[in-house]
Amino acid sequence: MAPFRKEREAKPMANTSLRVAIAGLGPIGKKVAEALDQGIDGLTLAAVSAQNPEKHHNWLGSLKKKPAVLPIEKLSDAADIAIECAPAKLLRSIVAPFVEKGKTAIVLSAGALLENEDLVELARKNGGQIVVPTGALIGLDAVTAAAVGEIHSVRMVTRKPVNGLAGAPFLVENNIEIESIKEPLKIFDGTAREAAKGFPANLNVAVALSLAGIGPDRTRLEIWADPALTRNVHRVEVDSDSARFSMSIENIPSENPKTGRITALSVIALLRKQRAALRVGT
Ligand SMILES: NC(=O)C1=CN([C@@H]2O[C@H](COP(=O)(O)OP(=O)(O)OC[C@H]3O[C@@H](n4cnc5c(N)ncnc54)[C@H](O)[C@@H]3O)[C@@H](O)[C@H]2O)C=CC1
Ligand SMILES: O=C([O-])CC(=O)C(=O)O
Repeated sequence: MAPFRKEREAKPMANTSLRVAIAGLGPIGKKVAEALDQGIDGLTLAAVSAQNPEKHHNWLGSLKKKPAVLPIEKLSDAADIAIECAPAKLLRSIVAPFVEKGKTAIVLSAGALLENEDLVELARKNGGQIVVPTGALIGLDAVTAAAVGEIHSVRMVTRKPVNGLAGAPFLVENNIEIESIKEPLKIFDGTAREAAKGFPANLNVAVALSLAGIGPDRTRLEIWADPALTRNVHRVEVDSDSARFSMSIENIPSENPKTGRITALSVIALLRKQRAALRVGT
């Protein structure tokens, strides 16, 4: 027998469709649901969860194939993969049922993972997986590669328009008023862990970066409110024993001013990789 033939025959592509559930129908959830409804190879949109399903009646009716509409706690009965795109406080209730059944949870509210670290152990024990996509950031492939060696430092500077930051707990607790600023104002200088607490709906990217690299206590972050900006701008600098690199991204906000449009596209790209014959990037 030819030496390579056996291996080729032994590894057919899986042909059962993976059922996907989406928890949260904000700008990210809806965009990803629409892409699944349009068709992604090997995946089907099986179920969605919304705080107020009635509000989404027309949108659900516009889909080619209407998914089941279920409360969060029922999603893991209906799907193999969950996509968490809900407020951070719901992370645990969405992720735990999936990973304890050995299934996959794709997490957008990455900041909330820091207060629910035991979910990673739960996934490990049961053969499940928690996946944090690159989301609104850039270059997590390079950061994870550098982390195989030794990373000396990771610094990130985020600049956002005022409405991308307004209402964050850190600003409220420290009486920092940004609504009437006329010049850029540095509002935070600390670690990714501290940012996750102070800006739970605004800086998931910093936590994703820290999990890819040297962790939430060594990843440094500055946050600026800039009244002249219309985009969410992130600049990252990494120094390691394999490479020094810097990268920046200027995100156009979605209907949610805190969330860059590219975030949903990052999830769609990740879903397309699930059954692709060619995968590019780590
Ligand atoms: N990792 C990353 O790069 C990024 C992460 N994010 C995070 O992703 C998450 C989703 O982002 P967006 O779509 O902009 O948020 P959003 O706040 O606009 O949407 C969340 C949706 O969840 C719904 N929801 C609330 N309670 C619910 C419940 N009990 N059951 C089902 N749905 C419920 C809300 O009604 C809302 O429609 C947020 O936590 C955001 O901070 C956002 C941008 C980048
Ligand atoms: O990290 C986040 O939650 C959102 C963010 O900065 C962006 O979309 O640019």
